Amino acid sequence: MAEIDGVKVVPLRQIVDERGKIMHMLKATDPHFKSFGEIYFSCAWPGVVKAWHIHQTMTVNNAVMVGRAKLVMYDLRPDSPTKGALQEVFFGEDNYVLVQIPPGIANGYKAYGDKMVVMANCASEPHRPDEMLRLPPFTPEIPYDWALKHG
Ligand SMILES: Cc1cn([C@H]2C[C@H](O)[C@@H](COP(=O)(O)OP(=O)(O)O[C@H]3O[C@@H](C)C(=O)[C@@H](O)[C@H]3O)O2)c(=O)[nH]c1=O
Repeated sequence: MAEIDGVKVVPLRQIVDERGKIMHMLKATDPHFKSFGEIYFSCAWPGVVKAWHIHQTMTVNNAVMVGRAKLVMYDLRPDSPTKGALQEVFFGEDNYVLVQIPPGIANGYKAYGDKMVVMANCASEPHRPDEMLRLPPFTPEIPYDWALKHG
């Protein structure tokens, strides 16, 4: 599957000891840091699809603290070199990474595994409902099938 121009997938450090661990996410000194607006946590039960969201000005920074999720992005930007590309990232407990999504890219996720997913968005600006466009998860405007692909 393609990589979308401007999307960054950044490995994150976990510092483990016998008490538990520290999970890094985003620092103001990181080269990919834009600005801080708000951090919130989107949670979903296994099997749930939360999509599609299209931010107009917000840069999204997602990482999954608990559980496992499939993040899917679709490039809707008219002037993008990767317009029409789809990108999937499987992240969370098996793959602890930060995914940075520039504005104009439809994004959404499906929770899988055996527990409620807790996904952070360390957003570049505070949430404003009118800044975000929505499309239904199964819209024909986005050529993506959310179903589990057996093989
Ligand atoms: C995101 C957000 C939602 N809300 C409210 C609006 C609504 O009544 C309720 C649920 O909102 P949503 O349906 O947007 O929640 P949700 O579908 O969980 O939103 C998430 O979707 C995925 C695709 C992402 O990428 C996340 O960053 C986040 O936007 O919570 C806030 O008050 N503040 C917020 O920061």
